[in-house]
Amino acid sequence: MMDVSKWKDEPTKIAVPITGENIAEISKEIFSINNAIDKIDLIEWRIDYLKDFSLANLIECNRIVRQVQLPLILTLRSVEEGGNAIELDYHDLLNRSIETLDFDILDVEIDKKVDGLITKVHQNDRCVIASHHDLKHRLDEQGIIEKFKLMNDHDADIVKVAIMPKNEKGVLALMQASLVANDELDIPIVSMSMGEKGMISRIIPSNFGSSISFSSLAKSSAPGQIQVDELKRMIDTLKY
Ligand SMILES: O=C1C[C@@](O)(C(=O)O)C[C@@H](O)[C@@H]1O
Repeated sequence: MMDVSKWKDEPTKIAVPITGENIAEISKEIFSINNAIDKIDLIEWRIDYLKDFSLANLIECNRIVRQVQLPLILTLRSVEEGGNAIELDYHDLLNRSIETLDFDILDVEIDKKVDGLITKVHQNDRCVIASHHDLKHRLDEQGIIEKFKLMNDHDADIVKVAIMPKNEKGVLALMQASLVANDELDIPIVSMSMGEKGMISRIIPSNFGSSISFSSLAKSSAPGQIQVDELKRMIDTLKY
């Protein structure tokens, strides 16, 4: 199992999502990622973008994704939290993924009763990012801190909260909550405020809260992601 706890004390890591719908699209993305690999620390394979969830297709796509020599986060983002997988059984697909796919970290949505999945990921020597996406901006600063703590209590190795802010105060609340949670918890936290208003939250150094910033290369996986060259430059400038 990777030791992700040390990420807390390291500069913010840049993650690039893979959002291809099929083998051809994924192969193109892998080519682009490998060409920019010096600027990227992690990749996230968003399997909810796939059109074919057969085992054969998953395994072949996984083989191509693994041609990038970087830690891999596997994510099935549900529609409720901003993803695409509509007619899928979340638990069934993630259980099958743990059994058959090769990845380092699994994203699990904490609101989906994921204790069984978390245990299984750990039994298989992989790490867990527990996540919550507040698309309606319901959480205030205290609510965000409590969400981080709840995910920590459920034995996650990394905890992530994203909000879609209604206003600038919401962006600051997310950043303040991240700072508090980062101080109070022993594990790395990841946070972002989505959309244009929230872009500022994607360029803060890790000691201000977030250990990972999701960036875009070809296609973004969420609104407000900053292009990888630009983000790398900004994070390097702010690093201290
Ligand atoms: O959870 C996240 C964060 C994200 O939603 C973002 O806003 O950058 C992008 C997703 O791909 C990832 O799974």
